[in-house]
Amino acid sequence: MTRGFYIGRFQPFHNGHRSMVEQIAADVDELVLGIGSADDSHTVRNPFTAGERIMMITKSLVDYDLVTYAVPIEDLERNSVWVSHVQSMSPDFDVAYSNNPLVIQLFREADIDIRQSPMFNREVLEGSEVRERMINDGDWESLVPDAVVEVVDEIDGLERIQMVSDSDSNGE
Ligand SMILES: Nc1ncnc2c1ncn2[C@@H]1O[C@H](COP(=O)(O)OP(=O)(O)OP(=O)(O)O)[C@@H](O)[C@H]1O
Ligand SMILES: NC(=O)c1ccc[n+]([C@@H]2O[C@H](COP(=O)(O)O)[C@@H](O)[C@H]2O)c1
Repeated sequence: MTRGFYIGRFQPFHNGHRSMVEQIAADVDELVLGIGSADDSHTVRNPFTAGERIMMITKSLVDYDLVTYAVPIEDLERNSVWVSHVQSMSPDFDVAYSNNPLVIQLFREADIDIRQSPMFNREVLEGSEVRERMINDGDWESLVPDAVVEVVDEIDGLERIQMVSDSDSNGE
């Protein structure tokens, strides 16, 4: 039995993340999705809470033939102990997945098997592009799983991100 660990902020969970999960699913029996920056929300970069991101991920992956666990991981001031912090919060895992250079470096230094994946349609499948479209009433729905559209609707997420974006541009 192999268990993987995939870390990201998932603000929001989009079709690039979903493609990465599909690719990882070929390698592992179970997958932990680490919800990074779990302590942050209500900002333009991190509009959604850890709980809201758990809903997005759980509902998006419900039909997959893969056991998944979504685990919130708060940020720490000290990069040097971050991997131990991750391990203390997550079910044990055999292999980690990320395309983030700092994350890759930290896992490598801890002698943990860390794998990257190709970027899928990165011109548009990027969290910042999805958030930009949410703020400007663009077509963000086509970039995320249907379940994410439903969660954003349930939590009035568009109103939230537009409000925090306005506060940001007013220097509040
Ligand atoms: N289109 C994609 N294809 C493959 N991997 C992706 C894609 N988008 C993001 N990832 C990877 O998923 C992980 C989590 O990404 P993250 O939650 O930061 O999303 P992001 O799209 O990079 O968002 P942001 O623009 O908010 O930084 C990272 O390792 C990132 O490189
Ligand atoms: N010192 C730390 O707290 C630390 C170090 C490396 C990565 N992280 C987190 O891991 C996550 C990585 O995800 P992204 O690839 O989406 O950036 C982010 O939430 C980032 O803040 C935290």
